[in-house]
Amino acid sequence: MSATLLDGKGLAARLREELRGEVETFTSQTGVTPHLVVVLVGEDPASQVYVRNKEKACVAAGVKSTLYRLSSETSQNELLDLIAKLNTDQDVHGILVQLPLPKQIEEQAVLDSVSPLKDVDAFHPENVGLLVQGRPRFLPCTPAGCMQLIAEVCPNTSGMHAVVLGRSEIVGKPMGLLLIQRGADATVTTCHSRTRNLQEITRQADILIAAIGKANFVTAEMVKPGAIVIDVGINRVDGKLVGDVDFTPVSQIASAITPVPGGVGPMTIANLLKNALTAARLQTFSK
Ligand SMILES: Nc1nc(=O)c2c([nH]1)NC[C@@H]1CN(c3ccc(C(=O)N[C@@H](CCC(=O)O)C(=O)O)cc3)C=[N+]21
Repeated sequence: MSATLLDGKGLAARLREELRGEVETFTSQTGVTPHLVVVLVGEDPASQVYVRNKEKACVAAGVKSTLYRLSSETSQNELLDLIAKLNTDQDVHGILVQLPLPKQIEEQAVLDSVSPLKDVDAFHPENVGLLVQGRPRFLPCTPAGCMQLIAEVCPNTSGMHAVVLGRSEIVGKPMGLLLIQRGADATVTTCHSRTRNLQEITRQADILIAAIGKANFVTAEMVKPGAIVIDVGINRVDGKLVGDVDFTPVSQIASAITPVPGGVGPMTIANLLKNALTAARLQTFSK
């Protein structure tokens, strides 16, 4: 392996430590403890991992967390009723509805129903709009984590070619937006399942971000020598967690690479905590 290993686990621990201090200051000044509510409907395995790690991280950072576990048979109206209650609950600052939702529930209707001031995932159209316009209220947790990891080895991304694999609302799209923001100033290409000559494009990437959800999809032939490779994938293969990047061969070619686990995942959670504090501030100081 010749690439620098981008240690998300370590960086996330440092960010959480910083955040713990900020939460402590905020709470001692206001008497308010930031409170994040996670709503989990059904039993998606990726979501289970996420929820477990998130609860631990909240406790360590001084953020109160409450988990609502609803059965996989929950109706859309039941879920909307719960969110309506959480929206008006003064004691709740952040609301995260775990995705995916069971098939009887229309995801967009649910995400649209979360108060934009409590939308720590930054999925609400108002928050997406603010991000598009370059004045974000909340930074999308996973893309923000990718930016922080890139900054570890590449503090100046101006003019670099970043190729994003995947166009999801949760990672691919907001990732491209952060990379083209003023200050980051990368040139962005977003690829997806219909992209032609994929390898030709990925081989031009100074920064390659894999967010497709297919184990070992990115092979060494797809990577330009010296590229920074960020692996957003969380796939289970024979009970083991693997990313979207074929790690061993790609790590011989890249200049820096994130591992799975221990890369982007912990950074997502650190940014979620940060957004919980931002939400608590917004709701405390606008009163
Ligand atoms: N509304 C919503 N927002 C999300 O951000 C969201 C979601 N729904 N649904 C599920 C996916 C998945 N996701 C993960 C985040 C962190 C880890 C994580 O902590 N991974 C660690 C631990 C791995 C392990 O312990 O097995 C790691 O990669 O090192 C995993 C998965 C967020 N998601």
